[in-house]
Amino acid sequence: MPLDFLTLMAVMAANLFMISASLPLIMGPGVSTAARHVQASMLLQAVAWAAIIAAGTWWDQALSTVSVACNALAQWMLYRALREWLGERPLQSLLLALVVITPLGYTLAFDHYAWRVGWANLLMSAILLIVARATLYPAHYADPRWRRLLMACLVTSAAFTLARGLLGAFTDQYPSFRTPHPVNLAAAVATNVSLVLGTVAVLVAWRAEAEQKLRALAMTDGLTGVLNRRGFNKQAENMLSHAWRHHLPLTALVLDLDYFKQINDTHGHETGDRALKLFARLLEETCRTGDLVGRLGGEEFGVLLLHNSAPAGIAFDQRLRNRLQTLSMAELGFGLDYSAGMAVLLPAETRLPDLMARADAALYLAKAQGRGRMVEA
Ligand SMILES: Nc1nc2c(ncn2[C@@H]2O[C@H](COP(=O)(O)OP(=O)(O)OP(=O)(O)O)[C@@H](O)[C@H]2O)c(=O)[nH]1
Repeated sequence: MPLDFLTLMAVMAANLFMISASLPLIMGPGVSTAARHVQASMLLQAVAWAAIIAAGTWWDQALSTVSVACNALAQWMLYRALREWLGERPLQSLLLALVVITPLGYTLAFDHYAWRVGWANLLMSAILLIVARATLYPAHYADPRWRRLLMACLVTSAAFTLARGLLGAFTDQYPSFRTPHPVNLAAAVATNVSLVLGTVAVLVAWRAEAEQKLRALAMTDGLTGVLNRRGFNKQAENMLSHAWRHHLPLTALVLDLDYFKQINDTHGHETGDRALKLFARLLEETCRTGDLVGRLGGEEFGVLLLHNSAPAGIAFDQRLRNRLQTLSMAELGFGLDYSAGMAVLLPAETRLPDLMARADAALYLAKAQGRGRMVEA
């Protein structure tokens, strides 16, 4: 079957424009920064291909340079999306420098065919390889399947771009980008396939991001932003196993605001909400990195202090109580107090509910003894 290179390129550009137009429609409004970067990347690629097709007819240098610039920028946008999805990515400064100097060098060397083809393609393949590298080693867990697929697409594109660069720079077997040279034809087919598979990969990445956000939302308390009971229990179980494995002390606190119904009745529900937010904020600020805070329900909160036993729990309670007294007066206009129960993990205690039940029973005692205090189980 004879393959016409220009037709393949035109199909590629048309596909890219269709994908660029449909991505915002599929993803809808209010999408993540990563998704916006992917949309921009697709549009830039579409412009790049349209410009290179048109360059054969008019303003060869200007349009070819626009094409190289858009292609490089498209990869930069994809890299930014990967950074959003996978955390800090390596070689960012090098990539940015390549994105700037690739079109610049291309246009400056435009009159020297071998130079411009060699420069643009060799540097573009380096850009593609840096973006491919950015799919590896995520800063936190990310599904390897879409990352592998995207990496394969980028490495394939990099290989063909490299071949073009080498042929153009060091041989005279590569007459022009638009001629039906076997490398051009193979590259056009491979790029079309990479486009389809790459789009699938970024759509899966975007869906994984949305799922991750939903999971986090399902574990978070909407009012205070700390973990809800479900999220707290899930992470607390992990902390308990960690403490057990490494023979580390662990202290649980259950804290409950005093006379909260009265606060709602006297100052209104909205002020009650502000009081809950203030308390949650102070709990987080009083904790250390690695400790756990959650809203267990209503005006009751849970705290797990990792690597700590009773003296740290008592110190935590004192710091929190002092800060709450000062800040509730300043921010709410009245003093807020709480009762707390504390339980230190026992050597034989393996279940989280047992630890929390002892802290809960101590809280009950603190309430019974007149509130505004902490009792140790
Ligand atoms: N503003 C607000 N109030 C809440 C929220 N969740 C639960 N409450 C209220 O918290 C109050 C809890 O009342 P109680 O269980 O009697 O506790 P209390 O008044 O603090 O009494 P003690 O705990 O015995 O000191 C109820 O009036 C609930 O309506 C919330 O998200 N916002």
